[in-house]
Amino acid sequence: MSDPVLRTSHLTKRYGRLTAVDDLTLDVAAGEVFGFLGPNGAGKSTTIRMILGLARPTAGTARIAGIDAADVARAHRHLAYVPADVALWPQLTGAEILHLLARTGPGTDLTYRDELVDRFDLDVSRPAHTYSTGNRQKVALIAAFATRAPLLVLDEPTSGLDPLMEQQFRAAVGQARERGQTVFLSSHQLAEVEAVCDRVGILRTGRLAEVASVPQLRALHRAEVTVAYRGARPELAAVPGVDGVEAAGDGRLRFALTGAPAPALRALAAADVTALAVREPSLEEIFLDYYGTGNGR
Ligand SMILES: Nc1ncnc2c1ncn2[C@@H]1O[C@H](COP(=O)(O)OP(=O)(O)OP(=O)(O)O)[C@@H](O)[C@H]1O
Repeated sequence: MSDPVLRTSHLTKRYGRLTAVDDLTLDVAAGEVFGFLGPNGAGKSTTIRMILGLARPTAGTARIAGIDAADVARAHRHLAYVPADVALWPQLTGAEILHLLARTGPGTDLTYRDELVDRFDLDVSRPAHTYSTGNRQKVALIAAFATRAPLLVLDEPTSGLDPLMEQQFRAAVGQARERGQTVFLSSHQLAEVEAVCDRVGILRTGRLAEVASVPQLRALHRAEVTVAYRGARPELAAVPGVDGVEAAGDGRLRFALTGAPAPALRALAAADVTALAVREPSLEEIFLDYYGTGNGR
């Protein structure tokens, strides 16, 4: 069997007594879009630095297409990277920078690159020192998406993009996936992760708390159910998976449901239910469930 595009095995980074990344084992396959989530300080950047060979693991390995990330020259032939803070050569124009990156990177589809310049509406005739944060991100994103690198590592790549450009970003991720490229996306934009990712890894104090598809994550978490009924109120108090039953106006009830819905449906079937609505949690709600008051450390 061929190597996964990205494999971390027991990847660990300690800074003195602090374990920033703790025994991270993960495979990301070709054509997969993987969302890497966690609150500030959870260890995302440290993981990415080890994947890029910028930081040396205390233990374990990161491999890109089977090549140890520490073998930077070989590994970087298989990846393109967009950092959270894009720094560009200030005197060069957008066009000159894209040309330079195409010559030094892992191989670029120039026709597709020019199409992306149009779609991201980037004025490449201007020098980079006149670019806003969002425009600098566009340059780096265009350069990365236009490569045929098997792995795209994107570290919070859209924080400076407006909603129209966010749409273009999502479309470009979709096209990368169609071409069989793997996208490793660290992001705090949970709606974006929900929209584009096949699987999501949730990092907490350096450890992977969960790796699952968004639908699988939803199934593990609470859905909000609202029912309308006539006559006697449905009896839900002792039903497995049901929590926090409360009145939601006249003849209406609301409750949280975790796990299999069958027991709740049986209890509701005994009452005269006239309407039923189930709202699944958003990734944002799931994320907040994991982190409660929001501290990842
Ligand atoms: N060079 C370093 N020396 C000492 N501690 C470090 C170093 N780099 C990171 N850390 C610590 O490791 C932990 C993980 O940091 P990291 O930057 O990887 O988190 P993150 O998930 O990327 O956070 P953010 O979302 O804020 O970027 C933090 O507690 C941080 O203070």
